[in-house]
Amino acid sequence: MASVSGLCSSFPSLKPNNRIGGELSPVRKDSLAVSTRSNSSFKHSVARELSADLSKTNDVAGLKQAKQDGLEKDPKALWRRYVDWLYQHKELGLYLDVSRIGFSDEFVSEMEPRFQAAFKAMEELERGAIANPDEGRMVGHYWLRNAKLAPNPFLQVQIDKTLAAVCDFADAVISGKIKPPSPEGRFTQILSVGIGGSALGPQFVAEALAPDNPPLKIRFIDNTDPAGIDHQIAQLGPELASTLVIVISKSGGTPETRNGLLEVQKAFREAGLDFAKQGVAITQENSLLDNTARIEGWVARFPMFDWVGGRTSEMSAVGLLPAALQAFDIREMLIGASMMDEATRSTVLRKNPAALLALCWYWATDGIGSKDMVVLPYKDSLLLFSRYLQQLVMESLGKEFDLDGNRVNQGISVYGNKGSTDQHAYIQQLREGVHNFFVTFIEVLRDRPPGHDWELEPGVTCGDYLFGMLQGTRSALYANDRESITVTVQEVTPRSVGALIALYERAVGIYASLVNINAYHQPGVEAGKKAAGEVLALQKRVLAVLNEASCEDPAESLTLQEIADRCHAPDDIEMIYKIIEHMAANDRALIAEGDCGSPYSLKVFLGECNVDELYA
Ligand SMILES: O=P(O)(O)OC[C@H]1O[C@](O)(CO)[C@@H](O)[C@@H]1O
Repeated sequence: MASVSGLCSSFPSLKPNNRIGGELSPVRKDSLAVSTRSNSSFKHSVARELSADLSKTNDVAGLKQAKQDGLEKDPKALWRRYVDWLYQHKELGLYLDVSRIGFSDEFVSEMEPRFQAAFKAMEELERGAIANPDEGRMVGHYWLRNAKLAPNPFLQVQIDKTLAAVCDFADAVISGKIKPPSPEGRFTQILSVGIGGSALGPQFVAEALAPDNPPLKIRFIDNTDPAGIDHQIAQLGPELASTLVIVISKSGGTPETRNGLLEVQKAFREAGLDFAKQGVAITQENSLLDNTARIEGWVARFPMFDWVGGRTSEMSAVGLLPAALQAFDIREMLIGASMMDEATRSTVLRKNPAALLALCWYWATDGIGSKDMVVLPYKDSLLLFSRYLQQLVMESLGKEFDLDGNRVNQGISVYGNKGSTDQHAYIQQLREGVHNFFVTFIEVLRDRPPGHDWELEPGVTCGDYLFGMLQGTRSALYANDRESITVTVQEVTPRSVGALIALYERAVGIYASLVNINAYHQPGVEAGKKAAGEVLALQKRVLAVLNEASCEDPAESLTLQEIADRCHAPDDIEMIYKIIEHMAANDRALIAEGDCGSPYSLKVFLGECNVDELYA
């Protein structure tokens, strides 16, 4: 079976960093408007060349203007463009408007072969190709909503069995059949412990779909911040006894999640509760977490599959179990996602909303992430969509190398909160300040459930204001050459939420193919994790050195330089200073005399010898 890499690599001349030989030198600023519409890679290289050229003459704004001059301003032509490009998914009640992105027909034609290659790559991926070559893994999140698509019967059974187990377990918990040992008799709270893809999906969906009175309320520990963890546990108070703790980690070894678990287990011990009777694990079979849960006899364990990445795991047990426990209709979520999957398999660009998004992203960011994606949902319940997308897009697309090993430093930055709240925060800069972004508006047509609306002034409801703010901001931005996409859904329902997730998952996959990168690994994250491990190892050495000094002479204090030398880490003196500053601030068994503002004045000692540690 052809790999994604193999398919993409047949388009070397279209990589962003490539330059079409001989075409650059004659191009001048006044010809840019035409050039940008005729060839994408040409556009990048021309843009770079002209950027360098223009900055010499302090006329960078001229270059930007040249691109924006192409935005259609005539209202009639703009309306025609709107209608012409409007995508509608009738059954899902979802619309996609790309008319406020300035791509031309020529640009679309130029991109067409690359889209066809991307569609083919997606097809291969769905058929079970090793689409994550670095990790030698299949990428199968699309099978989760339609198990029949999984490449073999074993996987199909795994998916169906897990879904059935999730539903049964959630029903049993909600009905009180599975209950905590406490006298309350049923679980009332969920405490979800996980980070990144093992938190962001469940957080987004919980916020999006939360009814006013869910059968179980959910809260999250998604960090190793002790104060944050204490706060969550304190908020639970006596309800800890009726809290179902779901520990989610695909790898089963993520330090933040492990720490969260250990802290929660300590809280259970202190409250005289048996954690195992209230703990659930979602993780890969035989991971550290899985083995711990099995050996300790936790209430339940659910599998996380090797072929589902953390950031695309919302439709696996990771997202489905918390959602089902809150009584969200997870089958509807799956249907929404599956319908969107079907639509985004189209190989006709205009009929494929994910491809249209990828096209807009490519145009707006020059295929090199030159602009940020600002996500603005005009609906409070979708507040966390931008945070969710931040991981999905940035962890997938933010890559140093492409599939052919060229250094490309790809990515698209994503941020945003919600409209119209952001109108009073940063829209000022979007409208008038540095032009380094494009906007995605998320519009929800239904303001309130039927029968609840009222006019707060004649003919106008509160929701009309929200609508007006969205439309006004979209128009005002466009009038100042700021491009935008608008995604419209009828309502925020399990189905539309599933569809939105699927839409963006596929858009990221297609875009990754367009720019020839592996969207399904995250090698960059490892560097920070490794460095954090080294800091903690250094901290242990610092403590050992101080302990040794104390054992020799309890009154002996050491300078930072002496500690660094004795740790055989003279180059790490700054880190040693930070370690001591942090430990001193937390009343740890270490005394730092002097002024932390003047590192050379510091004298550090333990004051007490720990003989056991000395010979450890
Ligand atoms: O589910 P895990 O294995 O705990 O990983 C959590 C997150 O950490 C990352 O691996 C990044 O460190 C994400 O990709 C992932 O979603």
